[in-house]
Amino acid sequence: MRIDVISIFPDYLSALDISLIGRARQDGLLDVRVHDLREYTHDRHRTVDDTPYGGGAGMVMKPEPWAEALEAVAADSPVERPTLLVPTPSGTVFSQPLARELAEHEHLVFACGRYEGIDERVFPWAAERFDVRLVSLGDYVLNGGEVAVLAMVEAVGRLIPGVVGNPESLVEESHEDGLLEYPVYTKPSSWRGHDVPPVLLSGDHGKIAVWRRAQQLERTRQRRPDLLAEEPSA
Ligand SMILES: OB(O)c1ccc2cc[nH]c2c1
Repeated sequence: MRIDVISIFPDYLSALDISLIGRARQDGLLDVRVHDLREYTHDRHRTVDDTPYGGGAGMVMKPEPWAEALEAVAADSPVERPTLLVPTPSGTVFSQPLARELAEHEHLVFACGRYEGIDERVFPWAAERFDVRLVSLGDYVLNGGEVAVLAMVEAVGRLIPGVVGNPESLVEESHEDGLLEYPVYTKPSSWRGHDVPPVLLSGDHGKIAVWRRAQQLERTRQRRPDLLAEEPSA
């Protein structure tokens, strides 16, 4: 998979050089390219923003630099229509099913907005060449798209075969089957007056599986009843 990220703070994305994603890049499983939006400006001050039409606080990101940056990325894309993901508080909520879908795509492009956002005209213009998705991490507001991109790249990248050492560890995770994950424990079996649930020490894998599923349902009922509105997958 190829991933391009466009930002006015490219150093924010340096976290993609380390750990799981960094190793996947070194192993050739991921081709991640980070671009400085200011490289696509032509004035002395490398201007990427201007005042909003209609008034209001803050600044809006100018369309021209975005168009030039996206054209440059599209020009050497391995696919006809790359997927353009734009983090925004006004987007559809990112989810594990969306991460699984995006992990199948060959070329993802992430546009990191700042200020009050990107000029709205960029999105219909980009839709001529990209599959444009406006995506939110949740009902809260960050100062820009970079943190959201780090989260999405990690959520998608770890699903690519070979990125996570043991693919088994991807199976029983929160949201993989529509439920929250069960609690986990390790040695010692008794710690500061807190004991590991005896069933986990029983060696009875059938009972352990039943207990774990019950824990998933209980946790989901308590913490995320909204997830139970949908039928959990088998
Ligand atoms: O909360 B967010 O995901 C987000 C994304 C992009 C911009 C641009 C300016 N504020 C933003 C917030």
